[in-house]
Amino acid sequence: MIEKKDISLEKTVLVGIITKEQDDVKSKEYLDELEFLTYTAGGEVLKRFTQKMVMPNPKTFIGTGKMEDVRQYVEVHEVGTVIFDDELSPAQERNISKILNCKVLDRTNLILDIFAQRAQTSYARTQVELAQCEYLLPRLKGMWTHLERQKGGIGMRGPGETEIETDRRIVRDKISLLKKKIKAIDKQMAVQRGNRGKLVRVALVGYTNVGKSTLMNVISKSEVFAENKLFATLDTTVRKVVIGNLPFLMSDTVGFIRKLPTQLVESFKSTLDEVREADLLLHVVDISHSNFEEHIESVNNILTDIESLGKPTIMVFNKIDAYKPEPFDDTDLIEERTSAHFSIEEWQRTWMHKVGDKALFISALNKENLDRFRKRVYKEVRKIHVQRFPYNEFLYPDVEEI
Ligand SMILES: Nc1nc2c(ncn2[C@@H]2O[C@H](COP(=O)(O)OP(=O)(O)OP(=O)(O)O)[C@@H](O)[C@H]2O)c(=O)[nH]1
Ligand SMILES: [Mg+2]
Repeated sequence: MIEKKDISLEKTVLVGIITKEQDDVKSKEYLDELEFLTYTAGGEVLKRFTQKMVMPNPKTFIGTGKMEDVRQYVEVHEVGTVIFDDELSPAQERNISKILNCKVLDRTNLILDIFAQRAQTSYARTQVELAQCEYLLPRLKGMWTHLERQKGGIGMRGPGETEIETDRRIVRDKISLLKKKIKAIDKQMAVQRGNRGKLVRVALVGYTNVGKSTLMNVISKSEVFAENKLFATLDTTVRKVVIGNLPFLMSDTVGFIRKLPTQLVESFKSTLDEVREADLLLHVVDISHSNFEEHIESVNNILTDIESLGKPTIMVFNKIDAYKPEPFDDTDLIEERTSAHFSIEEWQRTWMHKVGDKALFISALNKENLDRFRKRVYKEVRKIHVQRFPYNEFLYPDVEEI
């Protein structure tokens, strides 16, 4: 029922705004990410449009003049899709589509589309479809009020309105059907999780594309799909890992992103159960990404949403091989030294200050510092394990001995 928007090889342009809270540097970073999302969805970005404004225009998001620039560009270059970095209201989307006469997507829509493309198992597909329906429903409602106003309201039940009412009912029925389906699979999965016994459970969490699956593969010698696109992983994979005789379970799951559509967080709640039920979180960070600190914040926000922020957590800074500080000229009297100029050692000190020994710096790709990683994880898992099984503490030596 939900049409999957195939934008493969489609020419696209991006639109973002610059505001007081979102300066031009931030705006550029967000558009870089939007471009990566577009590329992941199979699109090609020809141009970016940005506009400085106090607040978005309620009718068309950007101003009339800028919109005219976009329209002309779209016409001349035969652009198929225009993608906005922020969520558009149903009315904005409608108005803009009318002006631009091409497909109009927002960030939420694009992420939903990528999830739809990438969902492999029937479980992931069901969850994505639920998110799509939840996204669609208020938009149908928007169309309804729109028509209502056009017809003058009360007592004017035209055919359009009935049609949309029917559509809404279909979508609502679909939503309850999908929810039932998910509930059934959930039960099955809860049983599976129960069968795993009381082994300590460790979950890899983090922003998308930071290297969670790559790390999972080197630690558990499994072959989870990893690639340089966003949302390579949608389903959770669980593997038994043994370090120094101590067995535990490690799970790799869907990556997070800034402004992850709430519909997706909602419908992926069961996939995220693995995180919620974990004893220890390994929060993987791509330190080579210029925006990694904001990524940490986004991840922590989502962890808060799923009531998992307070869990024992080790920060794992990955991709140290690719980290390059911005060059700093100390003879330059004007340029101020900032964290962008930090060396890895400085980052290590900074994080040691923040979280003590709960920060690790590794390269999953080059297998750098993996020994230290194993020891640190062992120590933490052991701590939880001996609390749970006090009688076999003697089985597992203290960390120094492994
Ligand atoms: N340079 C470098 N690249 C890495 C490292 N670890 C992973 N990568 C690359 O980063 C990209 C993403 O890796 P994944 O393991 O798929 O990342 P993920 O966190 O599982 O991503 P999602 O499943 O999309 O959330 C791949 O191209 C990896 O080869 C590393 O230590 N250094
Ligand atoms: Mg992955």
